[in-house]
Amino acid sequence: MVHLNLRHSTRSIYLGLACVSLTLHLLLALFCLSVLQSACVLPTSSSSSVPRIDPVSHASSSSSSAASNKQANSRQHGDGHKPSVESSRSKLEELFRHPLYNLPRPKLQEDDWLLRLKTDAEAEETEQQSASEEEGYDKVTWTRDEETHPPWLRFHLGISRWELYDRKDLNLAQLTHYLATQRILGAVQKKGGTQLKLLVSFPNYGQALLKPMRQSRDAETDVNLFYFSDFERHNAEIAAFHLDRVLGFNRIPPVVGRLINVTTQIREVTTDERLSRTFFTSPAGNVCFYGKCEYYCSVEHPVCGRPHALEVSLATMLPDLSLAPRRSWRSPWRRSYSRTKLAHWEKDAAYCDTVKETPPYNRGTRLVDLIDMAVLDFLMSNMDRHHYETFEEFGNETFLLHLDNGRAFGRHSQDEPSILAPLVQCCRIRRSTLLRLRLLSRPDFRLSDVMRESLAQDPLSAVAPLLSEPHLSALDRRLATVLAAVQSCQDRNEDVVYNDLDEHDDQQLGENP
Ligand SMILES: Nc1ncnc2c1ncn2[C@@H]1O[C@H](COP(=O)(O)OP(=O)(O)OP(=O)(O)O)[C@@H](O)[C@H]1O
Ligand SMILES: [Mn+2]
Repeated sequence: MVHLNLRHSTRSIYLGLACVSLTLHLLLALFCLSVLQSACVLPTSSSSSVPRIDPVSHASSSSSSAASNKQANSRQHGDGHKPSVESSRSKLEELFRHPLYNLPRPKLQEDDWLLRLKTDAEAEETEQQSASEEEGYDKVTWTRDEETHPPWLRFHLGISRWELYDRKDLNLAQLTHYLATQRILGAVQKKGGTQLKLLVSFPNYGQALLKPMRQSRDAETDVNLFYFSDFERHNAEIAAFHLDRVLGFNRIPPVVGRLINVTTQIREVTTDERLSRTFFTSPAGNVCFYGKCEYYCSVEHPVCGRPHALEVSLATMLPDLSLAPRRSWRSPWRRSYSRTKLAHWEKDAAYCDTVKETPPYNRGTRLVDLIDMAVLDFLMSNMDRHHYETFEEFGNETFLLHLDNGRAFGRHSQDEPSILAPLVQCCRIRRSTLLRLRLLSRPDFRLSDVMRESLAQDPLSAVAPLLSEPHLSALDRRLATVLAAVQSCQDRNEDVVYNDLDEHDDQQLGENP
């Protein structure tokens, strides 16, 4: 009996051991699988210097961008939850596939391009003049063949009367990659404007406007600071470019983030004496500088590396003013820039009636263009749009450049209704804009989700998300406000929607009539 019992218990021990070993093997297999998977995926995202602003139509790259987007989604939602199948699908790619983002473009005539290539005869003439080589710069071997052009030149040659770039142009990804990785040959202070910014140069003659990180990503602008005293933010410049693209405007020059070395990539390469003189080592041992400008260029407001590493935004430079002059327009809804005075539009509810009759707002699309800009600015809470620019070449029939967005995304806990004044006072909006805004308010294309995904393509998102979650949710909240403002206009007025899409019916655009 004892013997039998003993045999019985030995068998149970064996059985137990077998179970334990099976479980351990299963766990080991699961662990191996997850390690293998991350080993396959991680390098894609950690090659962080490669920005992926892949146009969705590019079949070969879209799969890799989908992979990185998925990863970005799970990384940024990194609060312990596993992303659901739903949220791991690329909403951004779906958005850009939507008919509203693929409207047939008017056929461009020769005078709808900002620049044109010289004829062979003209080119020969200048070739002799530009034969001299500058130190550090590549030898110029560009011909009329597009293949030979550097990305920044292709960007310049792609500027048209109606937009700064074509979102589907494969050159965009190359351009941002170029800005994020090319050797920095020189850096000088850029004149114009009030805060410190640098003009950096690359070996094949490309240039970018650099704005440095000055405060932590999550810092909210002090409520007691006037908007005109606010610091500029490098991540605002980056996020504004993404937001403008997500809205389908394409009116901001491509901006990319980059982690640079203040010492080797600014201090050692600058030929700018005035800038050079402002470098110092802080008590914490970080390399800092402050430059010379009207605001915040003092030893009390230094830009500092850690000890050398500094986050910056790099905006593609527009063609030189000598090639493509621009006109600067004072915004009719400009703020007073005084601590006590109100601007005209703040005191007169019928202000828009006057603007509507004043050239150039009395013709064409200028007024609805301005309202597009107000929508963009309200979403990112940019109060600093005192001026806007257009290319002189195109006269009044052209898009508005949305330059200088450094003061956007300052506060997420508060909205600024006055930025929407042009929309609220004029009760007018482009139909294509309205339909896109409605699309972005739907859960399957939610603005905060597509923005999170779009920003994850920027190299600096590897350091930290470019917009914190509160800033992303503020976008959804503000979008609802814009749509409510349009609705309230429609309740009171007939002629709210400016139909820029008349040949398309609602169904084609995925709209429920
Ligand atoms: N990508 C660009 N390419 C070429 N020129 C640019 C670009 N971005 C800005 N600029 C020019 O540089 C000027 C100064 O830039 P920006 O407005 O960003 O600086 P700022 O210090 O913020 O100016 P402000 O204090 O007037 O707001 C602009 O008025 C514009 O004409
Ligand atoms: Mn500014």
